[in-house]
Amino acid sequence: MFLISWLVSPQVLKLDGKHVLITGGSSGIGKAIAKEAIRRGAVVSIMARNTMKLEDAKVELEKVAGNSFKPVCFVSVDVAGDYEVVQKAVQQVEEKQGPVNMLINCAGMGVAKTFEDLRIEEFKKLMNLNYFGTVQTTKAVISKMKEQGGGRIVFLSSQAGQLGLFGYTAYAASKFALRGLAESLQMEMRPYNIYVTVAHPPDTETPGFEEEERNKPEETKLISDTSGLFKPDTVAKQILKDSVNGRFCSYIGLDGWMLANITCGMSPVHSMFDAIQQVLTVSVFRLVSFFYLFHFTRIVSKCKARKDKEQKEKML
Ligand SMILES: NC(=O)C1=CN([C@@H]2O[C@H](COP(=O)(O)OP(=O)(O)OC[C@H]3O[C@@H](n4cnc5c(N)ncnc54)[C@H](OP(=O)(O)O)[C@@H]3O)[C@@H](O)[C@H]2O)C=CC1
Ligand SMILES: CCCCCCCCCCCCCCCC(=O)[C@@H](N)CO
Repeated sequence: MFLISWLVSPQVLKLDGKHVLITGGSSGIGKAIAKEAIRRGAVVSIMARNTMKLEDAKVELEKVAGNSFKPVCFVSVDVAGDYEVVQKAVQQVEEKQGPVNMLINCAGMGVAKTFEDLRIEEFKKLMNLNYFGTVQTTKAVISKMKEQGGGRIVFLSSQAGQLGLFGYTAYAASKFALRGLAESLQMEMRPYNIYVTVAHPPDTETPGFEEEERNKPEETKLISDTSGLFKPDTVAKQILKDSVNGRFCSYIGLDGWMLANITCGMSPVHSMFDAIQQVLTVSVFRLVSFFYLFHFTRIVSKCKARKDKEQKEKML
């Protein structure tokens, strides 16, 4: 029975009238989450750098609400920039829309290149945006959230934050970092009724993904194809649902489900059902993973053989 008290089963957070702040809310997954939050009656604020994109998103989002019109507030800010500026941006939206009840850290980017092709600046840029950008915005909202008696925080990781793969040396590291942050922060925040969710989406059809695809290594494309390409709306709905339910891990699809179980580690458990499922599936999925790893190794060696052949032909 005492085991039950370890389970994380918070009350479902009703979004109606709540203030949801979304970084990266002007595009892709962030914008889709903003729409879904508005449909659920939330008051939404968005943050990103480009003012024009923010203005366009505001117009688009305000149409979603229909008759129950709620103004969408936006601030242009670089979440990876100066911490004081991020703090001021948060203050600005809180003055207009009230304290943040839910923070979704969506501002981020992916770069897929081999370790040798990646420049040191790119490693730093990804860590700065994907990891430190999340740390800064979260730090700027958390004290007020505590005072409010609770809330929700989402970190946008990736399936590449659960396993490392070809082309993602810089990206995967920045997404894995969020998991350590999330587990520690969750342990600190649980007594304050604040629940952290780490979302691990697969490839999702967004402007950011299109950009990333441009010079993505063939290997990365073929390996990522395994878990498919999802629509931002589907991903957004899942993330929001898991966050209001206070789930630690948010995933989508069959591969997502297997990855969530095999990488559960010592993360918080949401229900007895989840606990039993993890205990029973970890070893089975480890076995399954060998087939995936074999498949990935073959992709990499086939691509290398093809490149070697092309190289030889060029020499002739
Ligand atoms: N699409 C995919 O396949 C997947 C994406 N993810 C993750 O989901 C998140 C969202 O991705 P996606 O929707 O594809 O990305 P998009 O590129 O479509 O959108 C990114 C958003 O973040 C904002 N942003 C970028 N840099 C900064 C910054 N320094 N400060 C403030 N805002 C910033 C952008 O606006 P602006 O440029 O104007 O600042 C934009 O609003 C990322 O963290 C990504 O790693 C995870 C798994 C899969
Ligand atoms: C039991 C074992 C199950 C194993 C399943 C393995 C599936 C691997 C697929 C990895 C796909 C990674 C997509 C990253 C998307 C992303 O973050 C970027 N597009 C961001 O821009």
